[in-house]
Amino acid sequence: MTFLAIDVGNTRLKWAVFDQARPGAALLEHGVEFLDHIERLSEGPWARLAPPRHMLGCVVAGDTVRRRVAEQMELWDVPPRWVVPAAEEAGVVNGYDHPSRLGADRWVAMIGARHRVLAQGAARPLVLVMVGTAVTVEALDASGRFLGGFILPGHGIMLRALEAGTAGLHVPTGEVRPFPSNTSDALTSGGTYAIAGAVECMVQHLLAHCGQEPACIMTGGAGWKMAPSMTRPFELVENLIFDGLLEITAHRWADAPA
Ligand SMILES: Nc1ncnc2c1ncn2[C@@H]1O[C@H](COP(=O)(O)OP(=O)(O)O)[C@@H](O)[C@H]1O
Ligand SMILES: CC(C)(COP(=O)(O)O)[C@@H](O)C(=O)NCCC(=O)O
Ligand SMILES: [K+]
Repeated sequence: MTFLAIDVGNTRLKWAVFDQARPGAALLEHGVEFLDHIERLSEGPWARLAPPRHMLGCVVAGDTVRRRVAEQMELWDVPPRWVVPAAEEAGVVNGYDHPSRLGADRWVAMIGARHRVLAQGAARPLVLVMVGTAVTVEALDASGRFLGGFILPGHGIMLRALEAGTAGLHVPTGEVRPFPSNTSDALTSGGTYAIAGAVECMVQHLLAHCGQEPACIMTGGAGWKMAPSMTRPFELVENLIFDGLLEITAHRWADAPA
């Protein structure tokens, strides 16, 4: 019984095959494609896979991309299934004004992170940072309620916006420095500390709201770039979205009538 998990962000599609659809399942195969290269999947890495029995994914890249992924899956009989954020799932309560308008990747990552915290010990509040094309900073209380979150531009978008809006900021990537003394370092440091500062604000908000030290978890393709510049320790977790997709599937099956 193999399970295919897919995470389609605004820059890259990440996929993984597990031996089972439950937390802790063994990772058998995985890969990444930039969205421009989705059409390579069915004749490339997916061609040599044993047909997966089940699939669950999350997609925030729009309907056209979603259809292009579904086309690649026609290789197998397994129907594409995509997470739609609900009011509650797998023990997490969605505090968004309109739950289904929350990004599916944010919702799935929160579910993965919440169960990771529970597996580590007593229930605690949680700040979850996801550094991808955009950056999201989520807050959950100790009961597993998603209180709300920030959306910020990612590094790439910040730099492109500054380049497009000014005459004098066309420079190569620099280093993160406490006191940047050239344009490249000033831009790279500004973007990095904008994200780190926003995250620190959310930690303060959550501390004030819950009165308890939160667990701090970071994920996403560019998480490793942010990790050294955070104001407090963050656990850097790869594949949090896959963990969330496994949790959701396991909970849905456990809840389904026999
Ligand atoms: N090897 C890499 N290839 C592509 N992007 C990378 C790489 N390493 C880090 N990144 C960064 O990660 C981001 C993509 O992360 P990812 O989590 O896949 O984003 P998304 O989910 O929005 O598609 C890029 O914007 C880039 O800044
Ligand atoms: C915030 C996002 C753009 C993040 O996308 P990503 O960086 O993962 O590609 C995505 O989660 C999204 O489109 N969200 C919908 C709006 C919302 O969450 O409120
Ligand atoms: K993402």
